[in-house]
This record gives sequence, structure tokens and C-alpha cells, in this order.
Amino acid sequence: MQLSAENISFRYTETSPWILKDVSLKVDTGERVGIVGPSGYGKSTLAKILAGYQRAEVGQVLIDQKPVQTNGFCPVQLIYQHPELAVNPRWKMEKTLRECWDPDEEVLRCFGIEKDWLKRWPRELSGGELQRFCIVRLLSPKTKFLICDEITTMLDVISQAQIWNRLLMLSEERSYGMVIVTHNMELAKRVCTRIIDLREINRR
Ligand SMILES: Nc1ncnc2c1ncn2[C@@H]1O[C@H](COP(=O)(O)OP(=O)(O)OP(=O)(O)O)[C@@H](O)[C@H]1O
Repeated sequence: MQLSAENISFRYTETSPWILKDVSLKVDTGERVGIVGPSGYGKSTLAKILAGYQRAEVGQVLIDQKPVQTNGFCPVQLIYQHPELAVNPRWKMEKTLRECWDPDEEVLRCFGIEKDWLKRWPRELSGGELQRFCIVRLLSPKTKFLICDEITTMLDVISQAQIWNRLLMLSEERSYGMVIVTHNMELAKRVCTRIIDLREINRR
């Protein structure tokens, strides 16, 4: 399968400057594409557009040359930098975890999620613990593309390494296509199969 952004242009309002101008990008399943570039250059905006959270003013996002399905489970899923903004504060973690699919104990163990955490509210977990839930809950077999926007930036180095090791193992097993937004060039070099500097594809 292939996820493609075709000639995407975007600005937040009709009178504000273009954030993205004529941006095109292709990601095949099994590929891990790093997106790097200066702060404020539109990396997170592009991530949101790829995952269908924002609609481009011009251009489109396609899977295998067809518009992405908007009803039912979306095969393109976005993991944010801030897990606390991605979960419902009124749901216990068990419900949040199993909203889209039913991860087995092996996956939970693999991502270091302790059984006891399932009974907690989001506010009763650390940022790193919460982010593990936010990752695992999107790893449904129906997910084909994962858009990762600075997903380990707030974690300590050991947790970062653990999470990326496990995510890479699973992504290879399931052949996810991944888009990895990061400021960390070392991380990008280690986990990505290809790196794109947004300045080279953004004609704003
Ligand atoms: N909701 C919004 N409304 C208006 N402008 C926004 C909004 N979100 C982002 N912007 C602006 O759009 C530009 C691109 O932001 P974006 O978050 O995509 O950049 P980025 O490359 O991910 O930055 P960083 O590396 O600092 O996270 C910035 O100038 C930002 O101020």
C-alpha cells in the first residue's frame, strides 16, 4: 500500500501566510520516513493533514491513489507529542486502550504496560506511561500507516529507546508505513529508512 500527499497547500486562515505550499510525499508500507526541518516550518501541520485531522486547502491525501475512507477505522493513525491531550480524561485506561482493538497481554508486556495501570485514570499515570497506552491503542491490525509526531520527545533516554525498539520490531512484523516527525537527527538516522527535510519539498 502507498500513502501519498499530492500537491498539498495549507494555511490556517484565508488571510494568513501559506504554511505548506505544493507539498508532495509518498510513503510505502514497510517504509519509515523521517520529516525534519526548522521549528514552525509545518511538520506537525503536515502530520495532521496526512492523518486526516486537518483538511488541505489544495491537494489531497490518498491511499493507493484513492481518497482515505472517512467512515469506520482509519488505516492512517496519528500519535501526538502530548498523550494527555489524546485521551479522554473521564475514561479509565482499560477503556481507552481497548477503544479500537483488543491488544493481548504480549503487546502490553512488550510496551511495558503494567496490568495495574489499566484500572487508573489518565491523570494517575506519568507522561511516559500514558504515551505507551496512546501508542498501543493505535496498533490495531487495521492500522497501515502510523504518523508519529515527536512521540518520545518528553521521555527520558531509556524510555525513548525502549519504545522505539518495540515500535520498530512491531512495525517490521506488520509492515507499517511510518512518518516520523522529529527534531532529533540522531533518532531519525537510527529509526528511519529515509529522511526528508521539509524545506526541500515545501515551496512556500
Ligand atoms: N491552530 C493554529 N492556528 C494558527 N496557526 C497555527 C496553528 N497551529 C500551528 N500554527 C502555525 O503554523 C506554523 C507551523 O506550525 P507547526 O506546528 O506545523 O510547525 P512545526 O514544524 O511542527 O514546529 P515545531 O518543530 O516547533 O513543532 C507555525 O508558524 C505555527 O505558529
